[in-house]
Amino acid sequence: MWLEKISSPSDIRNLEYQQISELCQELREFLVDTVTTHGGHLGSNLGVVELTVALHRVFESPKDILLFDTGHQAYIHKLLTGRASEFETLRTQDGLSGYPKRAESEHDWIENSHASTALSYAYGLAASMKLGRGPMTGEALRAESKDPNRRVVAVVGDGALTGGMAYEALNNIGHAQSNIIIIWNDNGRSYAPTISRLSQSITKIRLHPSYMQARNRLGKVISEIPAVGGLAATSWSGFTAALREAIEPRVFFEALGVRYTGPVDGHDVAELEYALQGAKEWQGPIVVHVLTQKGRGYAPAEDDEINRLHDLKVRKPSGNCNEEQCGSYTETFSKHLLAVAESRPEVVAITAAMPAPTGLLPFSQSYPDRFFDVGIAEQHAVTGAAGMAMGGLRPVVAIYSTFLSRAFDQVNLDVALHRLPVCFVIDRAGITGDDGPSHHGVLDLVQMLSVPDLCVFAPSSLEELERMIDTALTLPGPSSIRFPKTPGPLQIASGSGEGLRARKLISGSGEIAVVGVGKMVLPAYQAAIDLASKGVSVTLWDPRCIRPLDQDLLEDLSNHRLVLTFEDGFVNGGAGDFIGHSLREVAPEVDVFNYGVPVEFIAQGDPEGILSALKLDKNGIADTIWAAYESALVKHTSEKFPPLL
Ligand SMILES: Cc1ncc(C[n+]2csc(CCOP(=O)(O)OP(=O)(O)O)c2C)c(N)n1
Ligand SMILES: CC(=O)[C@@H](O)[C@H](O)COP(=O)(O)O
Ligand SMILES: [Mg+2]
Repeated sequence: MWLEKISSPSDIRNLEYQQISELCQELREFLVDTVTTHGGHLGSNLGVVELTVALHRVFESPKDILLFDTGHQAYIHKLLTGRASEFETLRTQDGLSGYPKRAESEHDWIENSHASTALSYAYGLAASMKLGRGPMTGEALRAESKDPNRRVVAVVGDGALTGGMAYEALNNIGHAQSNIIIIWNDNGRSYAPTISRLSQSITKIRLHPSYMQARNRLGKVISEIPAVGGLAATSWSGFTAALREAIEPRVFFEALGVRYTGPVDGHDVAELEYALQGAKEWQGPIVVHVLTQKGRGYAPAEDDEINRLHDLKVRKPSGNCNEEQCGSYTETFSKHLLAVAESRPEVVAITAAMPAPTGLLPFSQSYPDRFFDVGIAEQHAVTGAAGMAMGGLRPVVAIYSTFLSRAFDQVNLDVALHRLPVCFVIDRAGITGDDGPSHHGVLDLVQMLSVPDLCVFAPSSLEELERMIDTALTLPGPSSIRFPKTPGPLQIASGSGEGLRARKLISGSGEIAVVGVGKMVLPAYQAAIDLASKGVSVTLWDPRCIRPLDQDLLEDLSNHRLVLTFEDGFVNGGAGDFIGHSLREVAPEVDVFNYGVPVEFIAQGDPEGILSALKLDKNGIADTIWAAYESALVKHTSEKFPPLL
């Protein structure tokens, strides 16, 4: 058993290759046991076992800086840096994060799990070293950087390399001849096969036993021969076309000023260390092209179909409604879009490398010509949708709330300024919990409500989602529909709304009105029913469409003394703020209180646990309404006002 003896990477640097092989096997078994029990990213981490071991043997973290793009593949890094004993707390409240986390270890640097950022961080860190910065002060700059031989190493997946930021950074790194080692972890996949000519070109021969044997037979020489050498290799029978394509990556990187070496077998530690040692001695930017297999060593995670579906994560079911009356918003969207598309040939679907997690796989299989996976390129996805709308199509962009932030400018100016009929279906909206701080979808209402002429929907049930998709696809301009990761009720009360109309779910005695937004309608409904049994009668509204706001809703709210709004998103500038602002224009005397996620919020753990802690679950909402009722009673029974209740 090697893992229990490892408290830091130095503990693996003197192991023999046989011992390393035993360690890699142990790491794989440990990964499979813990992730299939507790959840997390399995496929991507199984693919980097040997790579991460080799990295920590050749480089001396944290003197040498190891950056992991997206960070979902840093479990082995965590295990080799002394965190095996805590690994069962992965992705839990106050437990290990599913991504690198600076507070956890001096070996961790990038916490943001949004893809395609590592090369920009590397560019900045390399620039700081070039300036010879002395001992760093402050948590963010914590490491000594006087050592001139200190290296910056960025592990970037083939998927992450399809993101625009990665190309922006590559351009700068090549131009500045930054001292950076790029590890291109090429497993040919994001979730689905990676949308990349670069990755495709090698895919035909990636890890092909004959190719790897033939290449090894030539020793390491051929990988060092510049492009012309690669062409010399085309005389081989059987691999001519493939090899010719296989040198395309070299041509690409070296045209940008980045030295290319590889491809290297990402599961052969000795071969990896040879290539990494060579890169370590290289001055200037160099990319080591490493071929790995996602899910390696665990058949269910190796399975392309499964990988396509997801990075084989075991997700804990969560949500505040019980199984029989609940369902997945994503699945509801997936099925309904398929049904709509049958009679609407102009409807097309776009994803940024997440066809399965956003529910678009069935659409891609039924309408392959009307399905577009653009890679991890949200900005391009949105403006590409704008182009499609200009061309007469009706694009539906399915995207996680947290990733839509990356394309706010494109939503605002490329789509909405032109009033183009693009529908943004925003999944994972609100608190997502165990997937870490950079995955909460708490900004989309703030962002979409600040985009003129964009219709903002928030369904409170699966049935409402279907209605809103139908309405959105008839609107002349842009729209957004946001829903959470957690299951939703099939329906709340009987019936559902129509068009842009709001729904009045409960008529109260006229003093206090509550507005639930999207996911918050169900707990608010439950709270209002509980309070009614205690004699506190409140009016409850489901706005359905936040903007344009239903005037009947606004008029009814203006006839109340107190209005409370609840949303699963940032409060400042959110839906409640928007409703309160609209109300103050017509009824400034009404007291409005908005409840939601505080802007300072950043946490991970069970989504319902977090919502409960923020008093955004049924009991918290009831307590908040009760407290408002009591303070209103005091305030409004003073001499200035007649008794309120
Ligand atoms: C900006 C952004 N968009 C989407 C995602 C969702 N996402 C997480 S991992 C992943 C695939 C990454 O593929 P790759 O970089 O090749 O890494 P691998 O999982 O293959 O190791 C995607 C699309 C993200 N993290 N960031
Ligand atoms: C790392 C990343 O960004 C994605 O893999 C994300 O973790 C998927 O989230 P869901 O599990 O909610 O689909
Ligand atoms: Mg990949």
